[in-house]
Amino acid sequence: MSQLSRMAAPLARHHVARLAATLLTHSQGIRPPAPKTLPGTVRHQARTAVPTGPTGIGTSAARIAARRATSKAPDTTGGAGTGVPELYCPPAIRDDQALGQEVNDRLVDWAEEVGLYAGRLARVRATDFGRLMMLAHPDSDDPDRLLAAAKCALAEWATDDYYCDDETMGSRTDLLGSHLGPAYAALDPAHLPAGHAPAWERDLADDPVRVALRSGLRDLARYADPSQVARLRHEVAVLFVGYGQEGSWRSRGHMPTVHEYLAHRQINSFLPCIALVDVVGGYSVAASEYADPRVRRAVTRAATASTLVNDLYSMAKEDHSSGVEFNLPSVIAAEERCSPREAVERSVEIHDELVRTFEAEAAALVLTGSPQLRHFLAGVWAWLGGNREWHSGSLRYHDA
Ligand SMILES: CC(C)=CCC/C(C)=C(\C)COP(=O)(O)OP(=O)(O)O
Repeated sequence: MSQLSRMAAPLARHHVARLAATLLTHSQGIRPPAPKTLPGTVRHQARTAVPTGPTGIGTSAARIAARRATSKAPDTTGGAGTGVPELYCPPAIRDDQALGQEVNDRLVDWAEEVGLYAGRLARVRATDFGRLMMLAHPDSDDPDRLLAAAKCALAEWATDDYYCDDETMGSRTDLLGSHLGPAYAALDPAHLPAGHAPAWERDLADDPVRVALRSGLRDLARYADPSQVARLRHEVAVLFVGYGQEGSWRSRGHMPTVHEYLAHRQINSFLPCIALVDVVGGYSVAASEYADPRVRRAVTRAATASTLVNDLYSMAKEDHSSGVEFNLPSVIAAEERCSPREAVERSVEIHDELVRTFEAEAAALVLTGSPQLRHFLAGVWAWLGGNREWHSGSLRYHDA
């Protein structure tokens, strides 16, 4: 019997009622916005908002006025001027700018130390991956843990930029496989016979992406148990398979079909980042529960959806690229011979379907899963909200 089915169902009636209500409103075509927290889970937030205005008896009117002045109107356009329609996606749970900036500053220092993005660090700083981590992991206010996850994310992004799709960073499709092999060995050491080890070590140290991948994983291992490290290695290996697939399309000028592309975007996705939700949160989902096919199905849907958010927000950057770029709207436009606007709308529908399905499946899983799984699925939901919020503002996708 799996761990999931062995678990007693906590507060089952209440959660089932909530799930039924969600399913009913969907089937009637009622489209409420995505809830802030995953149905059936409590909100895990590291830092309670500290009142910054007047407190004490007789000051509530002043606080309400201050809140009205600072709260943002709901964003129904996907971010000012981006042309991305409203998405079915939770809002970000917190926006602690000081924390994001601390993580970002330390991340840029680390990138300089390992030699990543030499000469382009101002751009990395402006991209603000520290903010992404702060937004996407609201249940941790530990800058060290957020930084460890940020290093892994930046190293994975750099693998994409240096080897796959940024010619200005030296990417070359014909070298992709030759680069990805040693990049993986930076995460899962190759144990060579003694006579060959020093030369291999020199090769690893010779390339900033390999140095960054190795350093990032080493730092993460301070917070992750061995099963979580193994999980990350697996997700990154899968990501690299996705990089190889994209390279193959690029080298033969192949435009994928929509279904082919969607299957690809599950593996060439943010899953390696999402997989760290419990590491950053300071708990651990058991390997057997993480690998449960029902959990995998839900989590991979979330990963694909979060990556389609990237497709939608990065379209403008990709339009200006000199190389061949793939994103869901251009794949849909090619297959369905529709206008770019229609392709965007269809992409949004696909994104929304994935998020709603994740929501329903995850809400069902929290009824029977371990407390750690519940926490994790709530964290994945929060990750989706932080990811969208970051994409809507990062200068990587909105040139200054
Ligand atoms: C951090 C991480 C796991 C990255 C994975 C791969 C990746 C770079 C993306 C999912 C983003 O896709 P894309 O190649 O389109 O990236 P940019 O739009 O160039 O940021």
